[in-house]
Amino acid sequence: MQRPDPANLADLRRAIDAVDEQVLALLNQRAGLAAEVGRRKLAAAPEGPFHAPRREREVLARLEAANAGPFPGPAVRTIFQEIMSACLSLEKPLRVAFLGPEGTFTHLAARHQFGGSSQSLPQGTIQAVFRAVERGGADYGVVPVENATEGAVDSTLDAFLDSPLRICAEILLPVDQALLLRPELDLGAVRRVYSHPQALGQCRRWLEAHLPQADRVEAPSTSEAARLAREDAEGAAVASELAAELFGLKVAEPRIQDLAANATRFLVLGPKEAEPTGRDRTSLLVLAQDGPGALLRLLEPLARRGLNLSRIQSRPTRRRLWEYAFFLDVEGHAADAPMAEALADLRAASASLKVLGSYPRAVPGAGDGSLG
Ligand SMILES: C=C(O[C@@H]1C=C(C(=O)O)C=C[C@H]1O)C(=O)O
Repeated sequence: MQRPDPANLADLRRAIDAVDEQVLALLNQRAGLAAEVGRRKLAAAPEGPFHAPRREREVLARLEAANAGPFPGPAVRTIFQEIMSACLSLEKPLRVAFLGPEGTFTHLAARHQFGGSSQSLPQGTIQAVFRAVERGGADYGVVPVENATEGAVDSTLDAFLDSPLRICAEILLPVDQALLLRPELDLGAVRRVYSHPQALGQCRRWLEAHLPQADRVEAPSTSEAARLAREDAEGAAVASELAAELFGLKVAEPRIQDLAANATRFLVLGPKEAEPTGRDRTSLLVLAQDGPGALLRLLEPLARRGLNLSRIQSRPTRRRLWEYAFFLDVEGHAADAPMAEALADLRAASASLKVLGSYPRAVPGAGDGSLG
């Protein structure tokens, strides 16, 4: 290819077109190879699994490390996750259940983890996400577990009390609320702002400053709010930018939450536990024995081995009056020696202990909840 003249815009764009054609040809070459891998997997085991999370993690890590720029580092991960999701869809699309409807932040987390070519199975409740994976209707499930401003999502913790599912990854995503409008509308014409009460709460100051004339209208989810705004000639919604895309709205103002660093942690439910990576987290569900010092006896085996407890949450078991389950998050993998010893002690000191899963710790911002 001839070197483009940097002073000539048409020349530069012609050069970009030529590069795009090469990228496309290479993508198709890659897709052909992935389809061949798929045929081999099918011959070896018709039921699968086709998804190879560990291989995907290795591909992403290798390419991120190899990137010399100027292409932005985080985009390498996003784009190659999409490429692998699309290649896998030629073998067998992953079925991913999540707390829906489409366009919610949990949908965004699912897309981040599995790419846009996975099959979306939006569910109405957190319980339904668990059931979809338990019954084999979905390969993975994604549920929110805690929000930086609003705290724990109790229904997710409660669902673990009656479920055999394991946690195989976590996703930490910044939650940026946007003000969405019908394309022809401007802020001055808005009379109603729809959203989930939690999202309205997260943007209270911005809404008071910029939309003092509009009523706040509560909706069951941010995506449902976007649908309502689409149907209201004087309506707006507080929701994700993905919801704008899905419901044909424009982003009138991005990032309107009062706390800039708003974030939510999501869990990926799946059939198989992740292998140790050296930067893992283990989630435990413990029933304490009744009596004085019971909680202390649960924490002591962890403290003695210098294992960092990153979270503790208690919930009523709903089996016996005043019986509580403790959810503990501890840094480390259940297969690491200190953790394995601590778990043996914990088992002896508690009425029951369930390891909900060991999985790679997400990197804040990167949302790297890679499956092992
Ligand atoms: C091609 C494969 O199947 C899937 C697609 C991958 C890819 O596109 O690189 C990687 C892992 C699998 O989820 C494979 O297992 O190598």
